[in-house]
Amino acid sequence: MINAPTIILVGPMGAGKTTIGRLLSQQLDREFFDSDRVIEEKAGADIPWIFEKEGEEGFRKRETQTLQSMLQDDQTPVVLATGGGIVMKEENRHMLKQQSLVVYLFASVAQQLQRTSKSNNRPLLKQGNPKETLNRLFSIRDPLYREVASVIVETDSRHPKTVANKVMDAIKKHLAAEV
Ligand SMILES: Nc1ncnc2c1ncn2[C@@H]1O[C@H](COP(=O)(O)OP(=O)(O)O)[C@@H](O)[C@H]1O
Ligand SMILES: O=C(O)C1=C[C@@H](OP(=O)(O)O)[C@@H](O)[C@H](O)C1
Ligand SMILES: [Mg+2]
Repeated sequence: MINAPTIILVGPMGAGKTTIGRLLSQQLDREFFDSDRVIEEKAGADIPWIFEKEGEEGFRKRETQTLQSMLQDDQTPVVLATGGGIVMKEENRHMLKQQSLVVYLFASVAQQLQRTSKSNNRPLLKQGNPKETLNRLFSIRDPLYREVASVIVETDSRHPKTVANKVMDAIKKHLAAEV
């Protein structure tokens, strides 16, 4: 067991935020939330529908509202997987840095591409060439993930359980260094 605040996973599409977040929550006996799923439940619609009807801007508004509600002071610590674009808005980055332990799940573009190749619910990958999109997003977002991250964990060619164990080790090391 570890005495840590809400653990938030950030990183690109296909890094494993949703998958690893669920494993971590089981290991830590904490509730797991995925901001994309919370958004969809609240909207009563899936992400492609939100992008189509409200545009990316509408989705980002919902994303910030969801982050705000998940990080309210009185929340018991949970595990929260975010969507890949959570770091785009400065107000989101400010919230992430304020009160939580942020884990950047790093994945190469090649690995992102491989893991999202069968995906149908990522609208940004339906616009143009997915590899070009992921490369463009990586160059914009990698520095932003690093800006908010408490720890960075490599995910390429690692089994999900191995990644979860590496995340736990990195969190323990980070907390020990803070003492
Ligand atoms: N470490 C891993 N090794 C192999 N497949 C993975 C790994 N992490 C995630 N995946 C797979 O990649 C896809 C995307 O994972 P997901 O958790 O949805 O990523 P994200 O939430 O970061 O977009 C899923 O099919 C998932 O099963
Ligand atoms: O990178 C992004 O901008 C997005 C990533 C998605 O989440 P995952 O990172 O879990 O795929 C989802 O929030 C939406 O499609 C936008
Ligand atoms: Mg996800």
